[in-house]
Amino acid sequence: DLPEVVLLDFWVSPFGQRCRIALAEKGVPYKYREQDLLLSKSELLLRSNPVHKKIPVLLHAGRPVCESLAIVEYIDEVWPQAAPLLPRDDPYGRAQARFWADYIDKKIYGCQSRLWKLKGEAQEQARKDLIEALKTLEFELDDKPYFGGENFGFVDIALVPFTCRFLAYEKLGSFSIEEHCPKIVAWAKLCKERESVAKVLPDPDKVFEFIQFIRISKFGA
Ligand SMILES: N[C@@H](CCC(=O)N[C@@H](CSO)C(=O)NCC(=O)O)C(=O)O
Repeated sequence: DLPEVVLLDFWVSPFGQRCRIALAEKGVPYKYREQDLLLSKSELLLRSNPVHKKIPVLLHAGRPVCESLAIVEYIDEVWPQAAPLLPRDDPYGRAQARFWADYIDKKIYGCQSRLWKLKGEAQEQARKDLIEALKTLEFELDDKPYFGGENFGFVDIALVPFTCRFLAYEKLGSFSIEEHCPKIVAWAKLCKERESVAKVLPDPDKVFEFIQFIRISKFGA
Protein backbone atom coordinates (compact mmCIF):
# COMPACT_ATOMS: atom_id res chain seq x y z
CA ASP A 1 0.00 0.00 0.00
CA LEU A 2 0.99 3.66 -0.30
CA PRO A 3 3.37 5.58 2.00
CA GLU A 4 1.86 8.22 4.32
CA VAL A 5 2.36 11.11 1.88
CA VAL A 6 2.57 10.67 -1.90
CA LEU A 7 2.60 13.40 -4.56
CA LEU A 8 1.39 12.50 -8.04
CA ASP A 9 3.14 15.06 -10.21
CA PHE A 10 4.93 15.92 -13.47
CA TRP A 11 8.42 17.43 -13.36
CA VAL A 12 7.69 20.57 -15.42
CA SER A 13 4.29 21.40 -13.91
CA PRO A 14 4.21 24.78 -12.14
CA PHE A 15 1.22 23.50 -10.15
CA GLY A 16 3.10 20.46 -8.93
CA GLN A 17 6.11 22.61 -8.12
CA ARG A 18 3.90 24.70 -5.80
CA CYS A 19 3.16 21.56 -3.76
CA ARG A 20 6.78 20.41 -3.70
CA ILE A 21 7.92 23.84 -2.44
CA ALA A 22 5.23 23.82 0.29
CA LEU A 23 6.19 20.27 1.40
CA ALA A 24 9.88 21.32 1.49
CA GLU A 25 9.10 24.50 3.47
CA LYS A 26 7.34 22.33 6.06
CA GLY A 27 9.99 19.58 6.00
CA VAL A 28 7.38 16.92 5.25
CA PRO A 29 8.87 13.70 3.83
CA TYR A 30 6.92 12.32 0.87
CA LYS A 31 7.11 9.90 -2.06
CA TYR A 32 7.27 11.63 -5.43
CA ARG A 33 5.54 9.70 -8.22
CA GLU A 34 6.07 11.06 -11.73
CA GLN A 35 2.97 10.62 -13.88
CA ASP A 36 2.71 9.99 -17.60
CA LEU A 37 0.46 12.77 -18.91
CA LEU A 38 1.34 12.47 -22.58
CA LEU A 39 0.62 8.84 -23.36
CA SER A 40 -1.46 7.03 -20.74
CA LYS A 41 -2.50 8.19 -17.31
CA SER A 42 -2.08 5.73 -14.45
CA GLU A 43 -5.01 4.02 -12.75
CA LEU A 44 -3.85 5.66 -9.52
CA LEU A 45 -4.12 9.16 -11.05
CA LEU A 46 -7.50 8.46 -12.64
CA ARG A 47 -8.98 7.17 -9.39
CA SER A 48 -7.30 9.87 -7.28
CA ASN A 49 -8.60 12.76 -9.40
CA PRO A 50 -11.53 11.35 -11.40
CA VAL A 51 -13.07 14.81 -11.97
CA HIS A 52 -10.14 16.62 -13.62
CA LYS A 53 -7.74 13.68 -14.23
CA LYS A 54 -4.87 16.12 -13.65
CA ILE A 55 -1.78 16.34 -11.48
CA PRO A 56 -0.85 17.41 -8.85
CA VAL A 57 -2.66 15.14 -6.42
CA LEU A 58 -1.50 14.82 -2.83
CA LEU A 59 -2.32 11.44 -1.29
CA HIS A 60 -2.29 11.70 2.51
CA ALA A 61 -2.99 8.43 4.32
CA GLY A 62 -4.54 7.30 1.05
CA ARG A 63 -6.94 10.24 0.75
CA PRO A 64 -6.52 12.42 -2.39
CA VAL A 65 -6.31 16.22 -2.26
CA CYS A 66 -6.58 17.91 -5.68
CA GLU A 67 -5.92 21.43 -7.04
CA SER A 68 -2.52 22.92 -6.24
CA LEU A 69 -3.70 25.92 -4.20
CA ALA A 70 -5.99 23.69 -2.12
CA ILE A 71 -3.06 21.27 -1.64
CA VAL A 72 -0.77 24.09 -0.45
CA GLU A 73 -3.41 25.27 2.06
CA TYR A 74 -3.94 21.67 3.21
CA ILE A 75 -0.19 21.25 3.78
CA ASP A 76 -0.09 24.52 5.72
CA GLU A 77 -2.92 23.41 8.02
CA VAL A 78 -1.99 19.74 8.51
CA TRP A 79 1.70 20.42 9.18
CA PRO A 80 1.64 23.67 11.16
CA GLN A 81 5.34 23.42 12.06
CA ALA A 82 7.75 25.94 10.50
CA ALA A 83 6.53 29.34 9.39
CA PRO A 84 2.88 29.52 8.28
CA LEU A 85 2.34 29.92 4.53
CA LEU A 86 -0.89 31.84 5.17
CA PRO A 87 -1.10 34.28 8.12
CA ARG A 88 -2.60 32.30 11.03
CA ASP A 89 -4.68 34.90 12.89
CA ASP A 90 -5.33 37.30 10.02
CA PRO A 91 -8.43 36.46 7.94
CA TYR A 92 -8.03 39.66 5.93
CA GLY A 93 -4.40 38.83 5.13
CA ARG A 94 -5.47 35.33 4.06
CA ALA A 95 -8.21 36.77 1.85
CA GLN A 96 -5.69 39.08 0.19
CA ALA A 97 -3.26 36.18 -0.38
CA ARG A 98 -6.02 34.04 -1.91
CA PHE A 99 -7.02 36.96 -4.16
CA TRP A 100 -3.51 37.21 -5.62
CA ALA A 101 -3.04 33.44 -5.95
CA ASP A 102 -6.34 33.36 -7.85
CA TYR A 103 -5.15 36.26 -10.03
CA ILE A 104 -1.99 34.30 -10.87
CA ASP A 105 -4.05 31.22 -11.83
CA LYS A 106 -6.43 33.29 -13.93
CA LYS A 107 -3.83 35.44 -15.67
CA ILE A 108 -0.28 34.12 -15.67
CA TYR A 109 -0.94 30.51 -16.67
CA GLY A 110 -3.39 31.52 -19.39
CA CYS A 111 -1.19 34.21 -20.93
CA GLN A 112 1.99 32.11 -20.87
CA SER A 113 0.17 29.18 -22.47
CA ARG A 114 -1.09 31.41 -25.27
CA LEU A 115 2.43 32.87 -25.67
CA TRP A 116 3.96 29.52 -26.50
CA LYS A 117 1.00 27.91 -28.25
CA LEU A 118 0.04 30.70 -30.66
CA LYS A 119 1.76 32.59 -33.47
CA GLY A 120 1.66 36.03 -35.11
CA GLU A 121 -0.86 38.60 -33.85
CA ALA A 122 -2.36 36.25 -31.23
CA GLN A 123 1.11 35.53 -29.81
CA GLU A 124 1.88 39.26 -29.76
CA GLN A 125 -1.36 39.86 -27.81
CA ALA A 126 -0.40 37.09 -25.37
CA ARG A 127 2.99 38.76 -24.85
CA LYS A 128 1.30 42.08 -24.07
CA ASP A 129 -1.19 40.40 -21.71
CA LEU A 130 1.61 38.53 -19.90
CA ILE A 131 3.64 41.72 -19.41
CA GLU A 132 0.49 43.50 -18.21
CA ALA A 133 -0.22 40.76 -15.66
CA LEU A 134 3.39 40.71 -14.45
CA LYS A 135 3.31 44.51 -14.13
CA THR A 136 0.18 44.24 -11.98
CA LEU A 137 2.01 41.78 -9.73
CA GLU A 138 5.06 44.07 -9.73
CA PHE A 139 2.87 46.92 -8.50
CA GLU A 140 1.37 44.70 -5.79
CA LEU A 141 4.82 43.49 -4.66
CA ASP A 142 6.20 47.03 -4.59
CA ASP A 143 9.21 47.23 -2.23
CA LYS A 144 8.31 44.25 -0.02
CA PRO A 145 10.74 41.33 0.01
CA TYR A 146 7.85 38.88 -0.49
CA PHE A 147 4.21 39.28 -1.51
CA GLY A 148 3.04 38.78 2.07
CA GLY A 149 5.66 41.16 3.44
CA GLU A 150 8.70 39.98 5.41
CA ASN A 151 7.98 36.27 5.10
CA PHE A 152 7.90 33.86 2.16
CA GLY A 153 4.37 32.55 1.80
CA PHE A 154 1.33 31.49 -0.18
CA VAL A 155 1.44 34.03 -3.05
CA ASP A 156 5.19 33.56 -3.49
CA ILE A 157 4.61 29.79 -3.76
CA ALA A 158 1.79 30.37 -6.27
CA LEU A 159 3.95 32.50 -8.57
CA VAL A 160 7.57 31.37 -8.22
CA PRO A 161 7.20 28.20 -10.35
CA PHE A 162 6.47 30.40 -13.35
CA THR A 163 9.84 32.16 -12.99
CA CYS A 164 11.73 29.12 -14.32
CA ARG A 165 9.73 29.66 -17.53
CA PHE A 166 10.76 33.32 -17.90
CA LEU A 167 13.68 32.33 -20.17
CA ALA A 168 11.24 30.47 -22.46
CA TYR A 169 8.82 33.41 -22.51
CA GLU A 170 11.62 35.83 -23.36
CA LYS A 171 12.94 33.63 -26.15
CA LEU A 172 9.48 32.99 -27.61
CA GLY A 173 8.16 36.50 -27.12
CA SER A 174 11.42 38.32 -27.89
CA PHE A 175 11.23 40.56 -24.86
CA SER A 176 13.06 41.15 -21.60
CA ILE A 177 11.02 40.62 -18.44
CA GLU A 178 13.62 42.49 -16.39
CA GLU A 179 13.06 45.57 -18.58
CA HIS A 180 9.34 45.64 -17.70
CA CYS A 181 9.35 44.05 -14.22
CA PRO A 182 12.69 44.52 -12.46
CA LYS A 183 11.17 44.02 -8.99
CA ILE A 184 9.64 40.67 -10.01
CA VAL A 185 13.03 39.54 -11.34
CA ALA A 186 14.74 40.63 -8.10
CA TRP A 187 12.00 38.88 -6.06
CA ALA A 188 12.53 35.66 -8.09
CA LYS A 189 16.26 35.76 -7.25
CA LEU A 190 15.45 36.20 -3.54
CA CYS A 191 13.05 33.24 -3.64
CA LYS A 192 15.67 31.07 -5.34
CA GLU A 193 18.00 31.65 -2.37
CA ARG A 194 15.63 29.39 -0.39
CA GLU A 195 16.51 25.72 -0.51
CA SER A 196 12.82 24.79 -0.90
CA VAL A 197 12.70 26.74 -4.18
CA ALA A 198 16.21 26.06 -5.45
CA LYS A 199 15.89 22.28 -5.16
CA VAL A 200 12.41 22.15 -6.71
CA LEU A 201 12.50 24.46 -9.73
CA PRO A 202 13.92 22.79 -12.85
CA ASP A 203 16.64 24.43 -14.90
CA PRO A 204 15.17 27.13 -17.19
CA ASP A 205 17.06 25.72 -20.19
CA LYS A 206 15.45 22.30 -19.63
CA VAL A 207 12.03 23.91 -19.35
CA PHE A 208 12.57 25.85 -22.59
CA GLU A 209 13.69 22.66 -24.34
CA PHE A 210 10.52 20.89 -23.15
CA ILE A 211 8.27 23.75 -24.28
CA GLN A 212 9.96 23.70 -27.70
CA PHE A 213 9.42 19.93 -27.88
CA ILE A 214 5.70 20.33 -27.09
CA ARG A 215 5.35 23.20 -29.57
CA ILE A 216 6.88 21.17 -32.37
CA SER A 217 5.16 17.88 -31.55
CA LYS A 218 1.73 19.32 -30.72
CA PHE A 219 1.50 22.61 -32.57
CA GLY A 220 3.91 22.08 -35.42
CA ALA A 221 5.83 25.24 -34.48
N1 LIG B 1 -5.78 24.04 -11.56
C1 LIG B 1 -4.96 22.87 -11.50
C2 LIG B 1 -4.17 22.75 -12.80
C3 LIG B 1 -3.41 21.44 -12.88
C4 LIG B 1 -2.93 21.16 -14.29
O1 LIG B 1 -3.19 21.92 -15.24
N2 LIG B 1 -2.20 20.03 -14.46
C5 LIG B 1 -1.72 19.63 -15.79
C6 LIG B 1 -0.22 19.52 -15.84
S1 LIG B 1 0.52 21.05 -15.53
O2 LIG B 1 0.01 21.98 -16.67
C7 LIG B 1 -2.28 18.25 -16.10
O3 LIG B 1 -2.33 17.39 -15.24
N3 LIG B 1 -2.67 18.07 -17.37
C8 LIG B 1 -3.10 16.76 -17.80
C9 LIG B 1 -4.30 16.86 -18.69
O4 LIG B 1 -4.81 18.01 -18.81
O5 LIG B 1 -4.68 15.84 -19.28
C10 LIG B 1 -4.03 22.95 -10.28
O6 LIG B 1 -3.78 24.08 -9.83
O7 LIG B 1 -3.59 21.90 -9.77
